[in-house]
Amino acid sequence: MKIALFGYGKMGKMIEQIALNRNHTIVAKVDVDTVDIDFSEMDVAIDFSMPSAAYGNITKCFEHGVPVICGTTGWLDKYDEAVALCKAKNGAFIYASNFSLGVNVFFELNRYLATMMKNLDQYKVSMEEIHHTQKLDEPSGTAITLAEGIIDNTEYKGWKLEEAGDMEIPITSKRVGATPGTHSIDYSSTVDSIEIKHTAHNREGFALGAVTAAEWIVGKTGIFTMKDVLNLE
Ligand SMILES: NC(=O)C1=CN([C@@H]2O[C@H](COP(=O)(O)OP(=O)(O)OC[C@H]3O[C@@H](n4cnc5c(N)ncnc54)[C@H](O)[C@@H]3O)[C@@H](O)[C@H]2O)C=CC1
Ligand SMILES: O=C(O)C1=N[C@H](C(=O)O)C[C@H](O)C1
Repeated sequence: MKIALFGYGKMGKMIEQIALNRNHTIVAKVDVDTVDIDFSEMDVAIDFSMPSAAYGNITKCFEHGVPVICGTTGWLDKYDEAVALCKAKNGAFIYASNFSLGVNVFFELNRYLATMMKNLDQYKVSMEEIHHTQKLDEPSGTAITLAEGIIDNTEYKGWKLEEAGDMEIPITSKRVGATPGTHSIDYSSTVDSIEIKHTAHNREGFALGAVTAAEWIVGKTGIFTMKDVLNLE
């Protein structure tokens, strides 16, 4: 498969390694100063760039009929526009706030736990995410997906960084050293607490998930999620 990388930073480089190990070819490495992009050679594009760059990269790919896997977070105010363009161009698209298998299992666990806690008013939920100090967005895209999983299955109405209102989920974002990504959800009452936690040990899981999604999407048309790719029940 001929893969184009949009964003050749920490994730772009890790994805390149995994893709080469799986016998794919990298036909383009597009970064901030790239001027000419040849879309004709690409079977699929994988975007791990920056919040301010993702939408532009994605829409250029759709204009050229290139399927897109996007892991960049912090640009989702434009997600609906990207989806509309993809549909208009009969393209293919997967956005995931987190491509790792472990986090996608954790997303399901979070939803299930939320359904069990829904009527237990003595427990208050809170969330914490910890990432490296270079991260541009907060809260993390993964934390937002986790919050949405709770909101969909409980009476919580929204989320907020730090000080949250009564029916809002408080999210604490910490930036510590080179932390690849840790997310925990806590339900506390006056007598006990229940906590679930996912810890990424490195970036390999994110990169492998993105390459797996790229392998899966080629030849398909539509808007998909990692649940489709991983066949999670
Ligand atoms: N969904 C997931 O599983 C994961 C998502 N991420 C997200 O991926 C994004 C990238 O993460 P990292 O690689 O750690 O960041 P990074 O800062 O190491 O790399 C980003 C790269 O994008 C480049 N860039 C800037 N403008 C660009 C443009 N217009 N076109 C192409 N490239 C451009 C930068 O020069 C840099 O090389 C972030 O939004 C991060 O939150 C990171 C890890 C996992
Ligand atoms: O910026 C990162 O590094 C990560 N970003 C994603 C997010 O915002 O959730 C995924 C992962 O946690 C690493």
